[in-house]
Amino acid sequence: MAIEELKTPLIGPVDLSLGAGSCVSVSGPSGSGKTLFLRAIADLDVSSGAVFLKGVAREAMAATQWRRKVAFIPAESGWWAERVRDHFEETPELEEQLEAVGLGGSLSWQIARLSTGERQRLALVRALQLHPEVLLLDEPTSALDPPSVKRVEALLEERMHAGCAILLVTHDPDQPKRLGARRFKMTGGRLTADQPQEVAR
Ligand SMILES: Nc1ncnc2c1ncn2[C@@H]1O[C@H](COP(=O)(O)OP(=O)(O)OP(=O)(O)O)[C@@H](O)[C@H]1O
Repeated sequence: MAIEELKTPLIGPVDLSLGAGSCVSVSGPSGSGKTLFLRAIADLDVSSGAVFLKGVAREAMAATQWRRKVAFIPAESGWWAERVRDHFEETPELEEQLEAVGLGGSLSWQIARLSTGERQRLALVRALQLHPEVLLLDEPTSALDPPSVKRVEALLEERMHAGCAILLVTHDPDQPKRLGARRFKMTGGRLTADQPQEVAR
């Protein structure tokens, strides 16, 4: 994915390229524009500039098609029916994916009883069912305990091996390294590279 001069009233202009199977992380203070940046890429808010997926401009496809290929997973996911299963297409691989995030057997559970961390993991599996080419993840592991973080990161790595590109907003300082991400930081709506300092010898 290539982002060129992406701009909204509160962020940018941002230029960024994200190769298939690669990960970019965005950190930065609360309120600096990280979520708005992901929303602008997903075309959920009005923006100027250009975004290309495999050379095809965002404007060349319908918004629904773009959001299928470039999936935004918000920090707080939306649910509209009573049971977990109502939100999923019951494909052969679904139970395997639920088990991968530690939620095997959860299809019959009531949405109202889910913990924040369970919702977070289910929202990720729900997005993966659409086989997106780019995942825009807003703090995907913020509510998870360490074993669940490990499971989710393993799932993300597996998706990257399959060619999915990941743009990840995180407050976890070690997560970018674990996922082999190129690090960026957002400050006041501006995105800059945030490479760790080399240790002086
Ligand atoms: N629809 C909106 N209209 C006007 N201002 C908004 C709107 N949505 C968000 N903002 C403001 O834009 C700024 C950036 O918000 P954003 O949600 O992108 O922050 P963030 O970097 O993701 O923060 P956090 O780490 O707390 O999630 C904030 O000051 C927020 O109040």
